[in-house]
Amino acid sequence: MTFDELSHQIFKKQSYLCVGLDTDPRKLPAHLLSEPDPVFAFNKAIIDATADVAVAYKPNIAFYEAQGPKGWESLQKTLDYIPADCFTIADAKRGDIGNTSGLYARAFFDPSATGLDFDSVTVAPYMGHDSVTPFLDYPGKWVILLALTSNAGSADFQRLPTDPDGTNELFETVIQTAKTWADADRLMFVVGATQAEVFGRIRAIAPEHFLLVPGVGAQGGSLADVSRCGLTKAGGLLVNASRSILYASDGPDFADRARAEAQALQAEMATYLKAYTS
Ligand SMILES: O=C(O)c1cc(=O)[nH]c(=O)n1[C@@H]1O[C@H](COP(=O)(O)O)[C@@H](O)[C@H]1O
Repeated sequence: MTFDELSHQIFKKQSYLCVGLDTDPRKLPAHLLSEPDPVFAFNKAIIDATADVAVAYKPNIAFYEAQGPKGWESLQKTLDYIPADCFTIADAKRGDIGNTSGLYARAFFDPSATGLDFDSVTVAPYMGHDSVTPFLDYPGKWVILLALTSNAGSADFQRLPTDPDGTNELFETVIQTAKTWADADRLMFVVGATQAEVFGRIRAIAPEHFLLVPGVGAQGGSLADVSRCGLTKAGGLLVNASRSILYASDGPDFADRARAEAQALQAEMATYLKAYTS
């Protein structure tokens, strides 16, 4: 999906919601456990319940890898089920020396190799340009680079000063440098919703790039704050919620409750799109 197509979907659906498919087999509603593939049955119901109010889906690969081969099968079926008008993110947080990154890229971007054909993959910047550019060798595919993450440990390295007067921090250097590797039509940055106070600094460096923003819902980030400081004329945000949607209920009504959570976020997003982009 291109930058313009993603932007179009955001304004059409009045939503920049990304539903995180962090599907934990231990948390599935009991009535799904007799299904041949309970994880896929759950994801299918979640997608059916949210596809009109979400513009993106982000399966977190850890949840699938941790189940061995059957997890990869559930992932494949889930990806195939996601409607074509939704952007897809393999949240794998990859990155290694060039030839290895090339194989990570093939795993998520080359359907003739693995069957998987994601729009994008999350990548860690720590190993530098030659660990990231192999993902960009796939035309039309996106890199979503970790910049300032939502967790407490983000302060350990990402907030270290990178200049003598301490005004620039490592996450800012990451964004400044990575911008020279790809344009805003192939590169997004991850910025946690718990970091709303630095969105202004990020928008000063990357005024047009999309930001993937996890951390609303279970991690307590403010949708109001990130929207005020992060929205652009093209939308420019994908705000992810996983647990607060997926596990709103563990009963037979789980999909209805997931829809209610997603709809509430979308309704709020519609008001911010009106306020900050028109
Ligand atoms: O790259 C990510 O998606 C990510 C980056 C980050 O800084 N923080 C973060 O929580 N995430 C992911 O976003 C999702 C958040 O899930 P919930 O806290 O349940 O909404 C998980 O899949 C995390 O792995």
